[in-house]
Amino acid sequence: MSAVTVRVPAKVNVQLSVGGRRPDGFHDLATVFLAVGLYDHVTAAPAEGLRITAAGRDVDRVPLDGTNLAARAAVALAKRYGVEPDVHLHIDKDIPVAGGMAGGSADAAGALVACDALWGLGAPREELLALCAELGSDVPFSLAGGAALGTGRGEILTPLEVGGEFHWVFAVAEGGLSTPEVYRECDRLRRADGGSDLASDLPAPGADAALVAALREGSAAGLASALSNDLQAASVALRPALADTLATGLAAGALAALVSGSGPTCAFLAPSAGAATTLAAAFPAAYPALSPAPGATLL
Ligand SMILES: C[C@@](CO)(OP(=O)(O)O)[C@H](O)COP(=O)(O)OP(=O)(O)OC[C@H]1O[C@@H](n2ccc(N)nc2=O)[C@H](O)[C@@H]1O
Ligand SMILES: Nc1ncnc2c1ncn2[C@@H]1O[C@H](COP(=O)(O)OP(=O)(O)O)[C@@H](O)[C@H]1O
Repeated sequence: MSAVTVRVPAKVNVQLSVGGRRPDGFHDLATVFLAVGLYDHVTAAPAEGLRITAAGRDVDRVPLDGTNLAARAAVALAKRYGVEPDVHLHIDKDIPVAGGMAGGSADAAGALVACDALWGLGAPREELLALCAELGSDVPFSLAGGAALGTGRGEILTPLEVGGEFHWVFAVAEGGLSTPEVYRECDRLRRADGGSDLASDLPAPGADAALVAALREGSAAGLASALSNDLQAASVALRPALADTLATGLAAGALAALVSGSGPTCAFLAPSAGAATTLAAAFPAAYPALSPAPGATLL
């Protein structure tokens, strides 16, 4: 079999409601994932043993050993089907690393689909989704794409209808933020406010009906007024410059601004393609992207 390439999208959480910390260390979530047209490409080619290479944006911050999420995905799939993980995985990165846009998760989902095809396994989608959930909370959505409500720790997906296209601009920061550190800062801020950070004390979060309706109607104005991210205060506390980035985008014509996931990438919803181009020009490194985007796709 010759090499196969899979294209995988980044995501933005248009709702990220964080409940309490569970005994397993994860937080209960109600999050609305939206896949955006900013892609990594994962190519799987025949090889003896497992080899990882990478090129593109932030490539010096992508691990090329067994800790790479794409490598972990290939090993997990091989183990599940009792085959050798013989593959050369090449990752072409466009999704910012540690940027809150699920780049590593995208590469894991891409590697699963690519290795499944290369090795001729014919794994059912349900099996791939179960492997995704073992690899990380965001990985099932990277496989699925489109728009979905994520519950549990984010891995339980309910697809959502999207009635139109949304124009986004993503302002990429220098350097990443660690997801566990941002969750820890969120917990610390809750305790500092005199509250609890434990799942046993906090109600389970739920989907925002107004936001789900705005997505269904394809209403950018409705979506703009409903965007929310419970991790944003923690990301801004760890990286105060993000407050200026958010203000810059609003002054440059964004309908709304929020930190993408755990950050530090900032997401701006634009009223049109032209406005997105103007907005992107307000930042040293910013990229327009459309949503929704399809999930992991074999090219
Ligand atoms: C914050 C979010 C929002 O979509 O995305 P990013 O900003 O990282 O892209 C996700 O919850 C990130 O999901 P993902 O990056 O897959 O995290 P995982 O590998 O499952 O977990 C990494 C660590 O993040 C924390 N974590 C993750 C998910 C969750 N529901 N609660 C948590 O507390 C835990 O400390 C966990 O050990
Ligand atoms: N294929 C990969 N691409 C990017 N980062 C990876 C990958 N595999 C492992 N990592 C590690 O995961 C960390 C989080 O990366 P990423 O998934 O891009 O960010 P986020 O969790 O903010 O969406 C990185 O700092 C890096 O060390």
